[in-house]
Amino acid sequence: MHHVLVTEKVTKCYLPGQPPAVKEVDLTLGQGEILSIVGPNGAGKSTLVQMMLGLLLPDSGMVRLFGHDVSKERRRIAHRINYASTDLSLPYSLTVRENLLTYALIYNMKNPRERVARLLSTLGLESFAERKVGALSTGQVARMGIAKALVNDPEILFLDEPTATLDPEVSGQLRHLLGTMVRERGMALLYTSHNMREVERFSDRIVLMRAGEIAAEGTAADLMQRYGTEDLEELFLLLAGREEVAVE
Ligand SMILES: Nc1ncnc2c1ncn2[C@@H]1O[C@H](COP(=O)(O)OP(=O)(O)OP(=O)(O)O)[C@@H](O)[C@H]1O
Repeated sequence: MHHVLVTEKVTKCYLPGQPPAVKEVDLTLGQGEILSIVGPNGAGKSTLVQMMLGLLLPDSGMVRLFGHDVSKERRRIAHRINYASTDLSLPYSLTVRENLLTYALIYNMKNPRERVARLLSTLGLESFAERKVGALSTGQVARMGIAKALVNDPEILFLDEPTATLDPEVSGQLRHLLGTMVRERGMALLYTSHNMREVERFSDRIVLMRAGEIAAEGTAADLMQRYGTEDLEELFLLLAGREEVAVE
């Protein structure tokens, strides 16, 4: 598999004297792969994603996107990736359509108006298109954030808890849409989630983090077999809660 993302022993410590938030993480993401990172609150998932995006510099180690060191060549690769998270703030006084159009123009996309119209339809946002982002519900803002993240047709899409605020129907539609983009365009998708049923069904591979390190990695079936659990939820509780379970 062609790896579009590789991390080599990335480490980040926010405060001197404190244990690192992320410690020597080695990870790969293949073209057309759906990888989910799970772990308890504070395990280091967001810190790792921020370093992958080049928004946070590692203390040591390296993140390569398409073979380039992201901390040195972020500008060169920025147009090939995109990101959405629950705490992303978007210009609140612009409408949904104006927001998306602004991003389409920033990314210098061809036919920006048509592109935005298509995204609005795909994400079920047409009826909110002329509404200001500040007047949307939490779930609608999340959909808008995902539309924004798709505006440049990214080769790697990072989604930090994409479905946390979505109702089950919209979550299902979003997974279907993302799955199609992965299959048809070979997009690589890396996402974090606390929804173990979603992770179990939707990911090609799962990385379970604990205290800044990778505690387990594999397909859902591999992991459940290895640890003798019935489902991923049980595995999560086993690995997240019990220090005596050895980190691989
Ligand atoms: N800006 C910061 N300054 C200091 N410490 C931080 C900062 N951001 C995160 N941390 C700490 O780093 C550790 C990892 O946090 P991080 O947000 O990466 O975890 P997470 O796995 O994404 O958690 P969650 O599931 O709650 O989103 C935590 O102990 C957190 O308190």
